[in-house]
Amino acid sequence: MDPRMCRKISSSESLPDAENVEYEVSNIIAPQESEENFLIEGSPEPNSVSWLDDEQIEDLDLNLDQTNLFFHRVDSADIIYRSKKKKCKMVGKYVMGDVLGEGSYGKVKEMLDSESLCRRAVKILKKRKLRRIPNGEQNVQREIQLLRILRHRNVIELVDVMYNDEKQKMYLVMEFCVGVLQDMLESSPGKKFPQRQAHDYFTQLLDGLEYLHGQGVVHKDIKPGNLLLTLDHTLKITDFGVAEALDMFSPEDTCYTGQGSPAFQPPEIANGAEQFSGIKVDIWSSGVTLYNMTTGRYPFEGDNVYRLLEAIGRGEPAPPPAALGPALGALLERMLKRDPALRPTVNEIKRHVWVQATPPLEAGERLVSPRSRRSDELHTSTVIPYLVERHYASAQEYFTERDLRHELGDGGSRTLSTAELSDGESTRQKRRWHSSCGRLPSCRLT
Ligand SMILES: Nc1ncnc2c1ncn2[C@@H]1O[C@H](COP(=O)(O)OP(=O)(O)OP(=O)(O)O)[C@@H](O)[C@H]1O
Repeated sequence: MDPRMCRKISSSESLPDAENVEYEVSNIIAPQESEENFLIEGSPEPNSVSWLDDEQIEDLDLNLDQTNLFFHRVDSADIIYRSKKKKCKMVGKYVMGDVLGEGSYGKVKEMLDSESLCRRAVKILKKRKLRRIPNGEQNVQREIQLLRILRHRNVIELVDVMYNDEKQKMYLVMEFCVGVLQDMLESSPGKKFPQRQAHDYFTQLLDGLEYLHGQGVVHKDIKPGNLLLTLDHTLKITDFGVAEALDMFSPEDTCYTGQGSPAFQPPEIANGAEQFSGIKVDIWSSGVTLYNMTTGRYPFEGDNVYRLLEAIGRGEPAPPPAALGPALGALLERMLKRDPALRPTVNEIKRHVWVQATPPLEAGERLVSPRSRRSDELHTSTVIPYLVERHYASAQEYFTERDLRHELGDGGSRTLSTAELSDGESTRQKRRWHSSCGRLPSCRLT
């Protein structure tokens, strides 16, 4: 086979915005003998049109890890992008919506509980993928165990756990949130929040942490990327993959493993200490989070992860900018003490003067609003188009008054009486009702 006709896919490559488009590949240049190299399972003849459905696109990331797979070279002119048809899919009692985000463990999608009509988010985990992540299955089991017992306004709620043995998938149903602090910071001027807003989030983080520490749980990966916001700006601590339940019978909070994000790790972990105080790790990471939210910077920076950890392990943090004011500066310095024993507890932080007084919103400052991945300011549910597809599958269901006149047989020339119109309306209602029960009566297309 001519090697110029295909290209190897590396695992870092991905299809453009695979969530919202279907790919129609026409005029595939492929010699007959290479049919087995077609990535699209069940693809018919070369030179035919192939469609990737949801499942196939999802499976692509699995296949990408297999080194011998090839895509046939396709000219971009031969690829037609078109909006993907929303095909309604149910998992248990939940109606699936669009992808909200993706972490290293899997995709997170929006869903609607068809019984309570509550909006939910579901983390979809594939067993095959988990096995390839170091401690993957173990971390997920730990997260489930912890979240099942934790209940606090500022801790994400695990609502349901479902398994599909056939597909080897696990579904973690959680409270729905509209934004991630990290995304909000990235889109805000100077990549920081006004102190007033940072104060609001930080005090909620303290409430959540106080609860966790009181329950003997240390999170060990506090960072803006793990702090979500609900529509009413309630902060939720999420991602308990590396969290740890402390030994209830031990007076100490000793931990032995730290697997959090490097920029938020304290010196004791950066220096490879074999054991350390778990609670003081959370204090340090919360200090870095506050530093980041109010300055747009990090107390330690490095070109790569090794330099970064070296800087954290050896140096002193960059002093907080004077513009932050003495109160916040002093709080940050205390939280970022190299010696864990000198870092304050959550309770002490709560009594700090900066935490006690809400900073004003300065002239020219604007609050940053939660931003969904789709930049939809109204945070419209992505489940709706799927429901429309299911219940109003064809445009023929949407009648205008003019359509109604035609329907009633006068060709639209005569003005209808109110009684006739309301009769027509009730016919239309019946049709909608029928179709919402999944029995679409035959309708005349106008
Ligand atoms: N409860 C939720 N409500 C709404 N969106 C969510 C929710 N949980 C996660 N997301 C979205 O899904 C994305 C991925 O979340 P997830 O927790 O799987 O990974 P992560 O923490 O971003 O990354 P990693 O697991 O690699 O550390 C988040 O960045 C966020 O955009």
